[in-house]
Amino acid sequence: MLSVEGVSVWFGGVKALDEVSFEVGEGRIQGVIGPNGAGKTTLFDVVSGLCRPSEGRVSLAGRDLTRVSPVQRARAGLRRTFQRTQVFGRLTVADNVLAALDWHGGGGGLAADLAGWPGRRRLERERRERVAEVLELCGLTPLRDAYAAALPVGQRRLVELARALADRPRVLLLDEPTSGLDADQTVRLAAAVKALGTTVLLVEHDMGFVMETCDTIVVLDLGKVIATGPPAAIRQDPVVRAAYLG
Ligand SMILES: Nc1ncnc2c1ncn2[C@@H]1O[C@H](COP(=O)(O)OP(=O)(O)OP(=O)(O)O)[C@@H](O)[C@H]1O
Repeated sequence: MLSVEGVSVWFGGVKALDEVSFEVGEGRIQGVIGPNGAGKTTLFDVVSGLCRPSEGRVSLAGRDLTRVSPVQRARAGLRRTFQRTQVFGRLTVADNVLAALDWHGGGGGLAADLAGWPGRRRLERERRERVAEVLELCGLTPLRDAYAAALPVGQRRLVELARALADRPRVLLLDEPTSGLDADQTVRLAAAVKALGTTVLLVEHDMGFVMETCDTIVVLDLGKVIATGPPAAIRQDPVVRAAYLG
């Protein structure tokens, strides 16, 4: 589904990524871990389109996205959350999700609005149903009418996840999703991510979360992939242990 092939990134004399390759299968959750400076953020920036690689390519379901802008990547179904939550504080939780749904318009202009054209009403109903579904998935139904600004960071992060999910992305990129969360919220988030059924690539420092949530893990060190595999194998890999212990 998501494929990264031979990606290298140079920053001046620093090779931040060195021929990184991996594939995330449809519906799979893949984690990216590695010590500080390993290249995780750079990799995320390459996949989401904020950084153009010096070499290599990124493709989604066979379509080459390497030279495609972040906005076009989002249209192609690649959605990203950021370490700093980006929600609308003055909107309720439900309206935050509603605002994230792609509004293609109902056709017919103002006259149709006034007449409540049936097609438009149907679209509106579908949008509201989707909001309810996504809120339920993220455990936000009890908070649907709360203003996002009033929520603690953990819940805001769930709102951000709900917004990213709203129009059914093909691939979700989660950048440090547990940062600022307490232990209970982290467990809640792990359950929500696993329940999605969406292809996910996530960068995360919390090893417990990564081991619990991911189907496969890619380990980076000094810009290179030093291991790829399921959590149990990664946990025991001597090369990975050596990289972390320095
Ligand atoms: N804009 C930049 N200009 C120059 N060097 C950079 C730039 N961004 C990152 N680097 C360097 O590239 C390497 C990889 O950095 P990156 O931030 O991707 O690592 P990381 O794994 O995300 O680290 P951390 O866990 O600390 O966030 C580091 O050596 C870093 O100093």
